[in-house]
Amino acid sequence: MKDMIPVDRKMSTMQDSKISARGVQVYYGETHAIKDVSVEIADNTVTAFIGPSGCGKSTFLRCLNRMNDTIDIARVSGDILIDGEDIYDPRIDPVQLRAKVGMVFQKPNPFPKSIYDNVAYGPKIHGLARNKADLDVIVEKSLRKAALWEEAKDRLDKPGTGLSGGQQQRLCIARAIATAPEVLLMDEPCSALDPIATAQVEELIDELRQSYSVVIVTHSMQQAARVSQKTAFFHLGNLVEYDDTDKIFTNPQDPRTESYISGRIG
Ligand SMILES: Nc1ncnc2c1ncn2[C@@H]1O[C@H](COP(=O)(O)OP(=O)(O)OP(=O)(O)O)[C@@H](O)[C@H]1O
Repeated sequence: MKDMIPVDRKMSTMQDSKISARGVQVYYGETHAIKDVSVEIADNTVTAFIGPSGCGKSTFLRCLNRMNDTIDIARVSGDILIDGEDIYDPRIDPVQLRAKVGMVFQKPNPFPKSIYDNVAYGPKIHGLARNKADLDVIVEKSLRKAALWEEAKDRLDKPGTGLSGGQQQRLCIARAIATAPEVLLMDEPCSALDPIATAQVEELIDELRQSYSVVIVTHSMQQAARVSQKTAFFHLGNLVEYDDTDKIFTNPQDPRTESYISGRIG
């Protein structure tokens, strides 16, 4: 069937962006944290957000699954479309949206439940499993995708909080992918991990790209260079430059990007 798609259609499908942000502004009270940001984020790609502390990386990331809705003083305007659908449309249920746009945080934050229940919780509340057998399949698949199955399969009924930091972060990744998301947002997912656990999570991020659009905030330029294909450099709430990661790190066009990657600002 694939071969019957005309070549020009294939091209346009490949170039289509998963997330399209246009003229996004975010204010926290009087603080203008994101200033007129427009960006197209591709599917099956890891996109890194980099920039000095306070430049708005996390704020913009949180716009992509409406996590800023949970902050009283935050006001978001502009358009954000995922697969062409406006995620700020009043008819969109933010809880459903967050199942489709999963998030992994800086500090591993497993629920105080068993490893099994951490992963099964999302599919249960979103009605993705008809019975226990379905749920078992989802839990195993998610833990396998998160490269945690071998380490966890004999202790599924043990608390998630009893795992090591790196294992806990992979459990949080398994929990995020258990609801069959299409986009995975990661806010400095390795900052609390040691170098070995960091390497494991980075390897995993590269694999996750096969199935998802992954957006990662990182303070580490080395990490951005290792894991991402696209990089967005933010500065003082502006998206200064967005390009192929190789280009950002070897031939940036804006002097601010150049200063940041050479360590002169930040
Ligand atoms: N909940 C909040 N309430 C008020 N102001 C906030 C809030 N979160 C962020 N800000 C402000 O918005 C701006 C952008 O912050 P944000 O955390 O998005 O930056 P960042 O680039 O992710 O920083 P870091 O790298 O230090 O995590 C900063 O001026 C920050 O003080």
